[in-house]
Amino acid sequence: MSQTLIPHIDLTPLLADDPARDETRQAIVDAACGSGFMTVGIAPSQLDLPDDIHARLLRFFELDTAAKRRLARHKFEPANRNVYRGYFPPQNQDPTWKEGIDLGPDVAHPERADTQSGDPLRESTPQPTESELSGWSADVATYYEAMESLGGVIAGALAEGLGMSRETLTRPFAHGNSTLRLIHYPERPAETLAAMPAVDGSGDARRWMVGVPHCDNGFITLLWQDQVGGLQVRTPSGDWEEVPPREHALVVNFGRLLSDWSGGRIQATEHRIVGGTRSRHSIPFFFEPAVDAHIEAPDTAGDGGYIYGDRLWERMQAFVEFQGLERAPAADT
Ligand SMILES: O=C(O)CCC(=O)C(=O)O
Ligand SMILES: [Fe+2]
Repeated sequence: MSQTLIPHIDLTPLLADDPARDETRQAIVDAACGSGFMTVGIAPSQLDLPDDIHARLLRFFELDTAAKRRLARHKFEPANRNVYRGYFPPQNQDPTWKEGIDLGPDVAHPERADTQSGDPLRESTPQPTESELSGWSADVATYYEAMESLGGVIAGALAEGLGMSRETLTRPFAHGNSTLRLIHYPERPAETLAAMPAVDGSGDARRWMVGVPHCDNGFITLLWQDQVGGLQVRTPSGDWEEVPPREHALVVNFGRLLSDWSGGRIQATEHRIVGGTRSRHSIPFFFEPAVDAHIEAPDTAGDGGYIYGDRLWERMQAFVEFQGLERAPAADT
């Protein structure tokens, strides 16, 4: 299968406001409206981040089980109050096999945590203490802010490329409620693999499903993956094409709410993760509007639009990790 379905685009002209920026913007729009997936070339230093920033964030997985459990969501640790943010352990539930932590905007903007409304979408993020992981919270804050600003650049480029003002698409992200997720797909026990069909490769190169096929829900996903590989994208013919790991690059794809917003022009493309025999890490950043942002799709002006958090919550119920959660009515802000 040709790799051209997932183009690689150097972001430098866009960030530097170089004359080639129009071409870069068009390439982003073409990819968004084509396969819905691209890799973008961007070095951490271009976002004022240290080169080893991803390794620093992944120190989270060095915490012992008890420390991670203290940060676990209510579903996994009933004594804890947090339901939307926090740690999720591997669940030996066929076929997903991953652990991770979901970090909200308060990690970079403490004032965005809202403990009054009881709305899980706005709850504060449980974090390890400074003595458990020294310097980690500061790295998380720096990375979160860098991804927010990159998300803004890409959203602005998409808006302009689709013929609308930058503000149409960037305004809902002021006071946004993005999620930074750190993921570890551990090696899966051999006896579990023996009991499951491999979905890719043959012989020693066989790989199993570790992340089920899905479309992202929200707006724009900015994903770092390590060099192990295993992220695959559904092609129009129904095959799976691998997104090759690259140094100094992020994978960019789009969620269903942005696809709807664009009247179906931007594609929310299905993807899955295969592996099982090698530990793998990835760091998606789900760039999302404010919980109370009023989203008005450009082509349907006048139909009233919707409140982002309400629509997100509805859509989240399709994801097994969020089923059965109650959402107290949000304060009317
Ligand atoms: O691990 C990956 O490469 C992708 C993860 C993903 O698709 C997701 O968390 O939505
Ligand atoms: Fe995804």
